[in-house]
Amino acid sequence: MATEQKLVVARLLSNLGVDVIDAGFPRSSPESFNSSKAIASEVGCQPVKGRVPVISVMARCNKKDIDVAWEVVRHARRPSVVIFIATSEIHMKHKLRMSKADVLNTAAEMVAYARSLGCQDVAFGAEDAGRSDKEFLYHILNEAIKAGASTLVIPDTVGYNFPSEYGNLIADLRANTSGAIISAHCHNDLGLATANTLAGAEAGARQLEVTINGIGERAGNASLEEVVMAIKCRRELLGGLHTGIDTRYIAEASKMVAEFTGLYVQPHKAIVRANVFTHESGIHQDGVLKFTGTYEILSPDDIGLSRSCESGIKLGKLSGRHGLKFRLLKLGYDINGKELDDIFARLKEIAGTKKNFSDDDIEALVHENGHLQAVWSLGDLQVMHGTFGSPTVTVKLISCYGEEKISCSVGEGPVDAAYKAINNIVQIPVVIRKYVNSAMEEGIDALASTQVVVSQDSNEIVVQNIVRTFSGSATGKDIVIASVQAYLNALNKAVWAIDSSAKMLSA
Ligand SMILES: CC(=O)SCCNC(=O)CCNC(=O)[C@H](O)C(C)(C)COP(=O)(O)OP(=O)(O)OC[C@H]1O[C@@H](n2cnc3c(N)ncnc32)[C@H](O)[C@@H]1OP(=O)(O)O
Ligand SMILES: CC(C)C(=O)C(=O)O
Repeated sequence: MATEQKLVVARLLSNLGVDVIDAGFPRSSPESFNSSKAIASEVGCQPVKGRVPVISVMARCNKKDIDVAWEVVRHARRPSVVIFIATSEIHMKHKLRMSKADVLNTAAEMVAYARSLGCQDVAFGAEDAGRSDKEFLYHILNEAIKAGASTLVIPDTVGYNFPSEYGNLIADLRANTSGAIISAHCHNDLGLATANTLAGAEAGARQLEVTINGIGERAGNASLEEVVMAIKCRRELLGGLHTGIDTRYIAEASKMVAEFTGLYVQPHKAIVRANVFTHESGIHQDGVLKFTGTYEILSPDDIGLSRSCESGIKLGKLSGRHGLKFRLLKLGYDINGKELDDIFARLKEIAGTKKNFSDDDIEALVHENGHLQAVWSLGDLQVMHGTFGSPTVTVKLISCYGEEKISCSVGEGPVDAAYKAINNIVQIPVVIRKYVNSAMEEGIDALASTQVVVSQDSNEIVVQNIVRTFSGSATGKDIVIASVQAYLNALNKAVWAIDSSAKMLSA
């Protein structure tokens, strides 16, 4: 993220009510220096609902890192520095190339050094604690406390621990240290970051280090939204623990971080994406329609999210009649019995190849089924086109009163010619706003799916003071016939809407 973006996110984190904002690693780059400083001096000095978050920055166990970190963060009202060093055999031997004794002494010395600069809130992080020898951990953590650390960061740096293992680690550290808050910091390499963080909380960690959307090195860190909502949802399992997070900002934070970082989250990401509140399977739809609690443990309002489709009922190949009937009712169609069965059968037929059923698609199903009597239906169609002359189409339309009308037109192409011929007969002043033709399968015999949206020339057709456009869709092997059917579906809706509004006006 750029500096300005980090500031915007930090402001939002403050609104969310997070206790500590990890603003960066000031020594890592001039950008990190500047952004951490800006966050410390702005967000770290501005109370939100009466409280200012702690602004924390990171430093390795060397004086230069700590000097730079303190220079940056001291501008905040509640400054903190996290000083870390690795404590596992593998890191000490291969990465730091330091003995245990050197690591221990350096850690204590550097924590004391940070305190000597005036930093009252020093956290000590035992990098790779999840793979460290416990006795060594007790030793180094107690030395860090003696040197002035008030928080102990316990990272499962490589996401190696199982929840029970990490929970036991935190419980053991609590039993063998005193005078400091234990902070859980879990990575997601095995997909266990959230579970481990919660196990840490259950075992006594009282600071939980998380990121929005779970972003972070490699497979990421534990995600704020998952940890916070799990605690909110299952407080009783955690002895009544709670966070100060105002969860209504969660969806906004998730979206913002995804956009700023370019790290977009999958539609079924827990908590924050709309699929979590969308039901496509018939049995589930039936359940939530009877009582949302059957398949939802959270409400989208809890995190400031709106559902992606009408009341979360998405129609597809797994949907059932209850879901279909619900969507039809929302559109004003009270359809039951055989008629509902017929539309349902057609839905299942099409749903094999079609993924999303919009309101327009559902209306098209209703029209196809003849629920609203089509004013015009296609009698015959003859198309002539090739390399010679203009494409010419003749159509025969049959009105709902049985009247037959034939018209012929040339056009830019066969679909254009067919539409002009239809216009000669139907004669309502529409323009085509959208025409989409797509193959629903691969191959020469693929089904063509056409969608047409029409409206009045400059202003949309206004029916009962509602500005409306009309959409029609149709599917078939022949592109021209599918296009004609889709156009007629749209025109029929427009004619039907104008007629019924005229009837209402005259009444
Ligand atoms: C543990 C975590 O996950 S913290 C998050 C990770 N964050 C970062 O790495 C911040 C971004 N990092 C950077 O910008 C750079 O790595 C810098 C500026 C910090 C350091 O860059 P360089 O000086 O070029 O060193 P480089 O990154 O290549 O190597 C790291 C050095 O720090 C040492 N080191 C690593 N951790 C620590 C520590 N906690 N305390 C002291 N020294 C450490 C390494 O042993 C290595 O030292 P060496 O050069 O003597 O072999
Ligand atoms: C140093 C700590 C906090 C860390 O980021 C890690 O080990 O993952």
